[in-house]
Amino acid sequence: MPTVGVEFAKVSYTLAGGRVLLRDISLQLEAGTTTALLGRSGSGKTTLLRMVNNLVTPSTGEVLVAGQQTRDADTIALRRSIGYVIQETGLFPHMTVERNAGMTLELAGRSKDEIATRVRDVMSLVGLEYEEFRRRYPWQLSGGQRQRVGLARALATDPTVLLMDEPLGALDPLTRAEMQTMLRDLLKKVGKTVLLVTHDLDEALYLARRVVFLSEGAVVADLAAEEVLQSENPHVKDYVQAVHRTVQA
Ligand SMILES: Nc1ncnc2c1ncn2[C@@H]1O[C@H](COP(=O)(O)OP(=O)(O)OP(=O)(O)O)[C@@H](O)[C@H]1O
Repeated sequence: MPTVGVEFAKVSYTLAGGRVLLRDISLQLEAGTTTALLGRSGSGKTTLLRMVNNLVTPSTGEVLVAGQQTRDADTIALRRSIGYVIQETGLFPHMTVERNAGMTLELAGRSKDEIATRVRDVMSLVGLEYEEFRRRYPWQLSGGQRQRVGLARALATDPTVLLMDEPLGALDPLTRAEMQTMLRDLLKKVGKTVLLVTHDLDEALYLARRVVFLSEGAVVADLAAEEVLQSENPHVKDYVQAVHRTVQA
């Protein structure tokens, strides 16, 4: 039996006013593999992802990370075991690349030497040359480079889980393709349990082993990546056709 890295067990989420954002979601994410979450805007992808690091608490059901219920977990320790990458990067503008990338280690009280060594390693992992970039500020970087720093920061504590919410959403197609290549190699190397929210079907198929489609807060398809393009599931077909339609004269 493969090890389960993250589990959603009958998870629902209802807002105070009664609006249901997630309905009875059960998924087991195999440790060391990448799962992509797809679905139209507002389908609940980000809400589901944020349950993993306790930014959102399920109304019913449980989320388990490495077999531990997140509800009872020490949130700080839990978040240290989970890397989190978002489209806006969340880098501190007044801090250098080195400090940004090492922030989680600094918060964990690691020594300066230890932080410098680790930051050098994770920067190299994401394709940033340490001496060239370490003293720069976020505004002195391109969007792709900023995203690399965000990824380096997420990897610095060597988390077992990596949450990525539209990490490449703000990048031009060429930079995005470069980043996808880098990410694919990196994910193969590091063996994390990854949950990736994306709107880009090709990106999902390139990076993920499994693709889960959400619609109105429910799972409507759960497929191996290689099954997606041939799927007869109407939700999946709609998505594939929307992406791959040809321009009619
Ligand atoms: N705390 C909240 N209070 C009110 N509405 C919320 C809250 N959190 C999320 N929503 C709403 O719930 C729905 C699902 O949001 P969510 O961000 O999970 O969707 P998504 O699939 O990630 O969308 P996108 O692809 O646009 O990022 C949206 O309609 C959003 O406005």
